[in-house]
Amino acid sequence: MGKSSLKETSFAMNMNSVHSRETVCVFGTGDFGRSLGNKMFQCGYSVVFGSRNPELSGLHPKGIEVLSYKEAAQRSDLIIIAIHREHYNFLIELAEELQGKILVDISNNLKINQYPESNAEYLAELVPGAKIVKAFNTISAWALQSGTLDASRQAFVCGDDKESKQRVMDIGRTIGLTPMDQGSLKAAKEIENYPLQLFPMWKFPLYLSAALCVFYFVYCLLREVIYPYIQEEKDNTFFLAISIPNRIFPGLALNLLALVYLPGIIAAILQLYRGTKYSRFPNWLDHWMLCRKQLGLVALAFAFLHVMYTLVIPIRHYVRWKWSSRIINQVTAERQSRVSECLMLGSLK
Ligand SMILES: NC(=O)C1=CN([C@@H]2O[C@H](COP(=O)(O)OP(=O)(O)OC[C@H]3O[C@@H](n4cnc5c(N)ncnc54)[C@H](OP(=O)(O)O)[C@@H]3O)[C@@H](O)[C@H]2O)C=CC1
Ligand SMILES: [Fe+3]
Repeated sequence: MGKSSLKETSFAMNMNSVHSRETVCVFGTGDFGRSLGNKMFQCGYSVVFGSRNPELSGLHPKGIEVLSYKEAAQRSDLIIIAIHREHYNFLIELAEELQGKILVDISNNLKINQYPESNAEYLAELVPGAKIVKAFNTISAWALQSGTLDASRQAFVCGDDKESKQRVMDIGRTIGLTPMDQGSLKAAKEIENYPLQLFPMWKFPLYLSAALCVFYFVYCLLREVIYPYIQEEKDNTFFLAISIPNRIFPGLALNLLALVYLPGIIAAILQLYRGTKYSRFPNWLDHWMLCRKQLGLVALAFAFLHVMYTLVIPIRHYVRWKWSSRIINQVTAERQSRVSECLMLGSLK
């Protein structure tokens, strides 16, 4: 190891020990406040909780203090507000204690765009003298408690004061998260909507495949059912159940597969055209690239359906063959019995 890297390591360790002595205050001893506070305590921070009933909130590891909100606020210049937005009002009374402090808003809402302004901006309005940072709202209390942060390490952070944001991001890194700077406090609304968006990357692939499915179905319906009926009065409606879907599915699977590869090619052409691979793609291409896995999975689902339908078709043919051979057998048996009857009658005469 070189001298410079040794220096860097010892610098990092010094920084760590600085963080480990830092006192962080957490307002609210609910699920999230408790989980985050305990996690920070495990990672070496000194943690003080603010609570309405400090004497009632037990079950904290030794070394963690639970005080009234006012007392706790005086113990640290960084306060994590682990309280629902609806109960923020009492913070107005603490404006003096919170003056110039970093307030970390971690709250979520129950609905997308539930309020006109984000919770973080609302907090900034209530406590104008504080520096507000939005962070950690996409991390669940359960993940913090159980340590299963693998799937959700990303912690989106935003705020107007760079230094405050940096301190919050340092805390995130120390407790094992991957902080992602999302810019100013204006980004808070978007960050607050993240946990409420169900399968955001699935919307486009599902809508697209539904639209393609309807398009192909109408096309096959016109070509194979309606047109023969008008021209020759042929009734092909039985195609609707198996034949037409089985023609649509492989086509759809191939089209979707093409859509998985196409954005990569467009992106490569764009990079060649721009002469650099370090500029941002247009939003539509970015979104399309991010949906490739989902598009591929939908394509796979259609290919699977095609396999299932293809397996069903021989069974259908077999049933038809079995019925017709039974009828033929019956007819020949009947004819033979008639012939033998006639022969009998002839011999009697
Ligand atoms: N639970 C989770 O997984 C996540 C939660 N969040 C956010 O964290 C915040 C807290 O959530 P969570 O810990 O689950 O909620 P809880 O209901 O478990 O805790 C909320 C805490 O707020 C405090 N509080 C202060 N004033 C009031 C009041 N007037 N009425 C009721 N409680 C009050 C209470 O602490 P005390 O009794 O000590 O005063 C209470 O324990 C919310 O904004 C939520 O959106 C964000 C990400 C994940
Ligand atoms: Fe096929």
